[in-house]
Amino acid sequence: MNTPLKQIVAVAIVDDLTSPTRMLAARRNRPEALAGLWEFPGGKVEPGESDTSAVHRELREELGVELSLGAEITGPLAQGWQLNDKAAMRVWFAVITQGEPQPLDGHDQLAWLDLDDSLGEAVEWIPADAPIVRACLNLSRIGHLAGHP
Ligand SMILES: Nc1nc2c([nH]c(=O)n2[C@H]2C[C@H](O)[C@@H](COP(=O)(O)OP(=O)(O)OP(=O)(O)O)O2)c(=O)[nH]1
Repeated sequence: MNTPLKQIVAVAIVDDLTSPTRMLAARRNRPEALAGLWEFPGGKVEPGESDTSAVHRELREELGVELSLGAEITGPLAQGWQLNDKAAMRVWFAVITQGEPQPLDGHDQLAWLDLDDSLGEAVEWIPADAPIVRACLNLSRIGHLAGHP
């Protein structure tokens, strides 16, 4: 029997949902296999928690910020983007409504990256994130970032 994919949720934090120019990436500090690679901050949905509650909780814990969510960066699955044989990730655009992002837990560095052709190469992304990074850039160009999850 197939094991269901674990649900991960994350955000592409941008400076502005209407006219985005930059996106916040976070460098993981664990586990060893992923340490040093960059990602969309987020994490696992806990049992009984909704996907959007989980993303707000994770960002409070990891970066110390409150968010307003914009449009979802929809992937090929209802569960979003398949990351590996165990997990899939839903990702939303978001803006910070409160707090200054800090690498409090799970990361050792944060960086605001330009939303242009350099995005995919600006940092070393987790390889599974490559199609999501491309989708972010494409959607930011056509301006589909606002809207409710
Ligand atoms: N948050 C996040 N996880 C990603 C991305 N790309 C990717 O393959 N992953 C993988 C790495 C992990 O195996 C899994 C997410 O788990 P996690 O370790 O961040 O979740 P968590 O914060 O709830 O975990 P924990 O350390 O508190 O146990 O998804 C990404 O862009 N963002």
